[in-house]
Amino acid sequence: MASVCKIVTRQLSTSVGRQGPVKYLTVIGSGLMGSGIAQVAAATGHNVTLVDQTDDILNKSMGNMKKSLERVAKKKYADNPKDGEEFISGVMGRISTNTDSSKAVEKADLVIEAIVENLGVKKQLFSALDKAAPQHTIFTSNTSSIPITDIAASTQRRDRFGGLHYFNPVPMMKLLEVVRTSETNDETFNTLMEFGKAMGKVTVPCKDTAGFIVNRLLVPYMLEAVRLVERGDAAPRDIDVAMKLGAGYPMGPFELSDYVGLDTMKFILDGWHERDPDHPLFKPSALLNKLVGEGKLGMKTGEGFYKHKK
Ligand SMILES: CCCCCCCCCCCCCC(=O)CC(=O)SCCNC(=O)CCNC(=O)[C@H](O)C(C)(C)COP(=O)(O)OP(=O)(O)OC[C@H]1O[C@@H](n2cnc3c(N)ncnc32)[C@H](O)[C@@H]1OP(=O)(O)O
Ligand SMILES: NC(=O)C1=CN([C@@H]2O[C@H](COP(=O)(O)OP(=O)(O)OC[C@H]3O[C@@H](n4cnc5c(N)ncnc54)[C@H](O)[C@@H]3O)[C@@H](O)[C@H]2O)C=CC1
Repeated sequence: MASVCKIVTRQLSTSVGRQGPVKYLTVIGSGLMGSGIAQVAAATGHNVTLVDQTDDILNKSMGNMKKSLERVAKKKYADNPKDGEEFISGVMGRISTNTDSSKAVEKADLVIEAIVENLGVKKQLFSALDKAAPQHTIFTSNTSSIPITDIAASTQRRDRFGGLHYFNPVPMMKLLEVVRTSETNDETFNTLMEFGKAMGKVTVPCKDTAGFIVNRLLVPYMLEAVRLVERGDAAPRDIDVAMKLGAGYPMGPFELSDYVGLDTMKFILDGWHERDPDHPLFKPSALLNKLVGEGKLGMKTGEGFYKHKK
């Protein structure tokens, strides 16, 4: 059963599928998530403009997407490497880059924001985009933990604003949470559900509640893990082994933290603490703060809870 799911996941995430009403997509933020979203959107036939702050960052992201596509092509075109090369160049050819987010949304049907997990920075971005994008453009955020309603408040198009919450790594994870606020209109919500399916994802509708579905359950679990360590009750490595072998998770909570990025984890925790300061589980984590303060952000910097080969 597990292997059948694995095969279906890969087929869904990697093939060129039907294109929904979204023709031009702009993805803002080309880090872990933005590059994954851009890659899978382009692999399913969408024209993507990928935006970040500098050309250096964008070039690095294009390189990462190519490496990921090579992994996909190696399996998908195992018997015909030439077709694999064509697949890769076709997908990469549907992605263009830009460092000017306002210019990059001028033709967009849909914008997916995947920048740093900070409400102020996201609001500043959307307020500027709102003035530059056509009326019909739908805005979405891939936020892990910030209420979509709070981000949408920075625009005049709260009815054309929703959440598209993808999972890391985007080429492999088949779930997409489609978040609708009390103001998201039916047309927007239906377009987002259709777009998610056109990207090969399994879509679940979510209300705009803290953590949506997955993170509502995942954040307390991850936090209990770090509290176990802070109390000296267990070591990260032992907790990871326990959760993999005892609960069947593909990664333990500390491996997953390094994979997600400890800076992003800290943004999430700080945000939940700010919104619910009396909740003991959400109080700042001294261990997480120490690692982030030392620049140990996980796989992206080569060290977090673990050391990684860069
Ligand atoms: C403790 C600190 C407390 C902090 C408090 C704050 C808490 C906040 C927590 C909230 C975090 C929120 C983040 C979020 O919003 C939502 C998320 O995304 S949560 C993360 C969800 N993701 C997972 O849970 C991932 C779990 N891991 C896995 O599924 C697998 O390990 C993984 C698929 C990543 C890798 O598989 P594995 O077998 O381990 O390794 P391989 O390298 O062999 O890969 C297997 C297979 O997959 C292919 N592949 C992997 N990655 C890619 C890629 N990027 N592109 C293309 N292909 C890829 C690879 O080629 C292999 O294929 P084979 O055919 O098997 O060779
Ligand atoms: N890391 C993860 O596993 C997941 C993260 N998310 C969410 O996705 C978002 C992005 O997370 P990651 O990709 O992990 O972060 P990341 O740190 O890898 O990438 C963020 C990118 O945004 C760029 N950026 C920052 N401000 C910008 C601006 N104003 N304009 C253009 N680009 C800007 C940065 O240069 C960086 O390349 C966050 O909201 C996060 O909560 C959601 C699901 C999973």
